Amino acid sequence: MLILSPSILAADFTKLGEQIEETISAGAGYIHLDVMDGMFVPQISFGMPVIETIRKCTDKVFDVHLMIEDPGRYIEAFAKTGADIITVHAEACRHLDRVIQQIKAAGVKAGVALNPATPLSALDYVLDELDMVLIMTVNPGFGGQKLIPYCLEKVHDLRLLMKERGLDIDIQVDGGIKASNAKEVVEAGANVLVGGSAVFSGDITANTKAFMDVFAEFENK
Ligand SMILES: O=C(CO)[C@H](O)[C@H](O)COP(=O)(O)O
Ligand SMILES: [Co+2]
Repeated sequence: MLILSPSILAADFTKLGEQIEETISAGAGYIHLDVMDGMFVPQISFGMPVIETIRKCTDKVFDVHLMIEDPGRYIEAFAKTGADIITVHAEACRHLDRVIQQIKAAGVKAGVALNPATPLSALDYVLDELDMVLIMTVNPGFGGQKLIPYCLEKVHDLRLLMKERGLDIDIQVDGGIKASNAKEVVEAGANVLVGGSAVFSGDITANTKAFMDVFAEFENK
C-alpha cells in the first residue's frame, strides 16, 4: 500500500490543525513529525508538547522522525505523546538494537533512518526487528532540499535485500519528494513517501491529490 506522510515542518504553524485536516481529507495516510535537537542536525524544531497538542486534532498515524542524538533518552516520552511509529537514526544510536527494543517495549512501531552516506549494512543485524526503514533522500536537517539521486539506488537495493530475506517492511523516503518524482521513487521500492514543501506550499488539497493520482496509477495496475 502506498502512503503519503506529510511533514508538518513545512506547514503554517498558525494554521496547523486546519492544514493537517486538509491534507488528511485529500488522502494523506500518516502525519510526519520532524523532531530536531540542534545537535544531530543544526536546527531545533519542536518536541513533545507540540506533538501531544496536535494528537488532539486527529487519530491518523503519527510517524515521528527523531533527528536527535542518543534518542534512547526520550523514547518513552515520545511514546506518551501518542506516536504510532518512532524512527531513530542509526548514526545517532550507540546501541541501536537496544533502542529498537525500547521502542517496541513502549508499544510503538520501530523505524530506523539512514543518512544518504550510511550504507545498508548498518541494518544488517536489526532488519528483522523493524517495522519501517527510512532511507533519507537528502541530508537531514532542513526542508526544501533536492533529492539526491543515488539514494534511490539504496531504496532499490533494500527492496531486493528484503525480498531475499522474505521480509515485508515499509520503506519510507524523506527529502525532496514531490508528485513529479513520486513515480520514480515508488518504482525504486519505496511505499511511504514523506512530503514537506511539496504538500504545504500553495494549494494543500491539490498538492496532496497530485500524490494520490500517482499512487492510483500503481494501485490500478
Ligand atoms: O526530515 C526532514 C528534514 O530533515 C523532513 O521530513 C524533510 O525535509 C521534508 O521536507 P521536504 O519534503 O521539503 O524535503
Ligand atoms: Co523527516
